[in-house]
Parts: sequence; structure tokens; C-alpha cells
Amino acid sequence: MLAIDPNHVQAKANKVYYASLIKSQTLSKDQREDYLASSEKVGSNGKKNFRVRKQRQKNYLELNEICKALCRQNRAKLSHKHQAKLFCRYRHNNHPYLILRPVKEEQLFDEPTILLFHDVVSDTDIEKIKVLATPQKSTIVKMNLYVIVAAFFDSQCHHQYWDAGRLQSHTWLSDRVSPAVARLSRLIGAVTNLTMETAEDLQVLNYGVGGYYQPHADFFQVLENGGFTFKNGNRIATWLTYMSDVEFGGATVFLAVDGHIVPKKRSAVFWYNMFASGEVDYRTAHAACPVLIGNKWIATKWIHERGQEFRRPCSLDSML
Ligand SMILES: O=C(O)CCC(=O)C(=O)O
Ligand SMILES: [Fe+2]
Repeated sequence: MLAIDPNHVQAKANKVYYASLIKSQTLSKDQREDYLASSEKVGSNGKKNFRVRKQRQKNYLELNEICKALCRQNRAKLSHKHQAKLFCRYRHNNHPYLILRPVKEEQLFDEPTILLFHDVVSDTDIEKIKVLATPQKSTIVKMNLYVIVAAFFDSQCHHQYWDAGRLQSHTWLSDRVSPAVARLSRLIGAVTNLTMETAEDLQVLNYGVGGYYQPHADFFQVLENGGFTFKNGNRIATWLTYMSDVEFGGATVFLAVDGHIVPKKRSAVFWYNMFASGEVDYRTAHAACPVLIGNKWIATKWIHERGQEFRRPCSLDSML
């Protein structure tokens, strides 16, 4: 790409990233530890005093190994002691939309908190959303993802994927296309207490047999020397709705917490990608395991920072 367009912002960022990957892979084990420690990322606001403790970005080979092992197991491994700290509850947030029909919330993990909400969307709406997503020209992707992501968004920002591969088809749906899509957005707003005004359109993904999504984090990273100009700030949180069960395979795995979430139709996973300090949270690294039998449908809403100032106040505690 740089040969064609030497000033391409995304391609320049990719080059820096790949050079660092190559460098870290040609070092001896000790050298690599030192190198990775010294290249620890600065906070998303670019200030060194926001450096987060103990956040070492694992390299792509390490992540891939963890991912494969997690995909082979069929459930999350949590000690009884750890499990005892996690609770289920009904959530209504005193929101008129939820008071008469609170949502069932199950805490799957802490540090980072990952929540599973049950029965958040009706079968009728799921079918409507699938129909809307099907006839559109969808893209089958198995290539450098951030080039594609950059085309969708703002090419100034650096969406750093540790490995940039995925295989599925996807479509974007705005609230205006159907009440079913708008209903889901409204529910997400009510349950998370976050504004949907600055969120992205709903992304509908369909994985066939063999469809997967390699380890990545959903947030965008700041270019060391470039501006971060994503209009509505970074992806503060992710809401992932399962629109199908999967006969075998297709789990969502969280690499830092040994998380293995089996897709369950009508339920949704939610987590924050960023700390309240504005620092990105590498512990949210996740992947979609290959679908082995069946078909997997998800609908994702990426929620952005702008507009959340009074809903999720920021904090100087970098780990909050
Ligand atoms: O399909 C999944 O379980 C995960 C999808 C995902 O990580 C994404 O769309 O960013
Ligand atoms: Fe993701």
C-alpha cells in the first residue's frame, strides 16, 4: 500500500506495528521480555502518567496459543472461590422501559467485569434483523482487518488487531431501517445506562462452518505520533447479542480470564473496553472460536465515549 500511496495514514501505522512484531519475534526469550516491557503502551490520552500497571500486550503467537486452548475446552474454568464472588440479579435501573420487565443479569467474570444478559431480544425481532441483514451486499473478509475497519470509520485512528484475520460476513444496520433494530438499541441504552446517540450502527455478523474471529480487542489504539480523531471517542464498551445457538463451536473466548462463553440465542454479553480513567483495557482481548457444526449469528453494538461523561464519570484511578 505504501508503494502506491506513501502517505496513507493507516498503512504507515500498520508498518510500525508489523516492524515491532517482527522485531519482538526475532529476539531471544530474555530480550523479548525486555523489549515488550519497554514498549508498553501509553494511555489512550497519550499521557505517560496514565500508564497502566501490569498491562503487557501479549504477542500474537502467545495469544493464538491461549485462544486455541480456550476454544478446545467447552466451558469457562473458574475456581469455586472465584465463582462465589459472582452474582446474578434482575436489573431495571429504574428505567421505565425495564421496571415492568427487568433483565436477567449474570456476572460471568470480574476483572474485567463481563456480564451476560438473558432473553434480551425476541425471536421475532431476531428473525427480522436476520432478514434485513441477508439481502444486503455483505462482505466476506479474510484479510488485513484494520484496512477494512479503517475504510468504515476514520482512517486516522489505529485499530490495532494483534492478528488481523477473520472469516464471516457482516452488515451494518441503522435504527432507521426497522423498529426491531431501534428496539434493540433502546434496550441496550436502558440496560447499560449509556447513551446510544454516539454508538455505531448495529453490526450483524454471520459465521458459517469454519467461521472465526482471531484474538483482538475492540478499542482503537492511539498512534504514537499521530492524532486520535475518532469523532465520538473510542469504543468504551461492547454489547454482543447472540442471535442463534450454535450446535458445536463458535464460543466467544476472553483470553486474559480463561473465559469461554457458549452462544445462547436471545442473550447478550456486555463489557467495558476502557477503564474509567480513559485507559484502554487489554484484559478485554477476545476471539470467536471456529464454528464446527451449525451457523452463528451475532449483532454487535459498539458504544462510544462521547456523551457518557455523566453516565460513566471518569476517574483518576487508572484501574477503576
Ligand atoms: O463472534 C464473537 O463471538 C465475537 C465477535 C467480535 O469479537 C467482534 O465482532 O468484535
Ligand atoms: Fe470483538
